[in-house]
Amino acid sequence: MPNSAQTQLNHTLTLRIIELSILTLASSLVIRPLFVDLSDIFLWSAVVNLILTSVFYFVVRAHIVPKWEITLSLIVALIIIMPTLAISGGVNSQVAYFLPLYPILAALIGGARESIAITIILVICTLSATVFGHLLTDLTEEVYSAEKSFDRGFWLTAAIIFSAFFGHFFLRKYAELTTKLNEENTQDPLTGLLNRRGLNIYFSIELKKSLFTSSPLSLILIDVDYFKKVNDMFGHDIGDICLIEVGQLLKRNLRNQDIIARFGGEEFIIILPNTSKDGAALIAENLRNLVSKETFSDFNLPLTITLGVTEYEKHNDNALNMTKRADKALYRGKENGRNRVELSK
Ligand SMILES: Nc1nc2c(ncn2[C@@H]2O[C@H](COP(=O)(O)OP(=O)(O)OP(=O)(O)O)[C@@H](O)[C@H]2O)c(=O)[nH]1
Repeated sequence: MPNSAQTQLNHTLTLRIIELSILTLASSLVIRPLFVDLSDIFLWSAVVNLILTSVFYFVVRAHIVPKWEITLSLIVALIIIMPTLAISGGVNSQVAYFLPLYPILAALIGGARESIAITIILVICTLSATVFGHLLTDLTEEVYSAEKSFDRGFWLTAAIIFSAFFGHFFLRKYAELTTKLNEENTQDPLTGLLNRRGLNIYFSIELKKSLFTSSPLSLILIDVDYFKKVNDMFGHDIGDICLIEVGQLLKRNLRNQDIIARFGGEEFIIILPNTSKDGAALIAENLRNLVSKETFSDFNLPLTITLGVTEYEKHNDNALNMTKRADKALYRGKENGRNRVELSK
């Protein structure tokens, strides 16, 4: 997922979590006094928490701390829960049941770092509440034996750690899945090269880099000559093999930084970072020469390519204009007899 989409999703999830906290606090403030006789400090702490959470909600909504909003929202949630826990029986409190949810929530809306940080904080708090439980003021006036408190503390810690592992496992699966999806979305299934979608992603990155660093950037558009004849005479399957082999030959003879994609049909496109039009013309000539000397498929078919070359003009230029210029040059190459390199005007 692109960064901006991930940021937007995280922001939305953070807002939903805070809304849920506000709803839970508000409803417990109204409902609990109907069933339990709570002391004033309990009610006041809930009111203060509700006000704090609402203020925080508007801070997040207004994007005031976009970089830290996830971490802050989790910390605020913990700050709200911890005092409630401390005055309602520590690890024996019903509020404690919510704690194991936090490492998963942190992994979902933040990532591995947030989840680990929250897990460490929670484990320290839970262990402290277990060991020093007898020092806590329990305003619900329930009585818990030390044995029961240790028992609960143990299981609570185990549940928090289990939840952290689950969050980690979820993140790994999510990363694997998104990588696979990205590959499937950006790869041409026949040649294994980038497809148009993949090309667009890398092309726009290279255009920005070139603008920022003032380094030249060139583009080569390539079309296999008389390819229809290959299909007509040897069949589509052999045509496919020829396309795969031409793609591999081109790719093998480029630098690591160069980007090659299947532009569609029997057309390929190459983006050459840090390369002027003259440099790109030399590369194009070398590729033309290599293809013309090679034979393709089990039928050892000779093939040639025609190439159109252009350079990024920086001002008032873009990917579409560059492709159009290269296409015009390519068309001239076809008109002038094919198996040629033509530069854009
Ligand atoms: N086997 C195979 N053929 C394809 C594929 N995509 C496009 N083609 C074929 O590529 C051929 C392109 O033909 P034309 O556009 O007429 O061009 P050409 O025969 O290469 O002639 P010039 O480009 O003018 O040199 C068509 O026969 C398409 O069917 C593919 O994925 N596999």
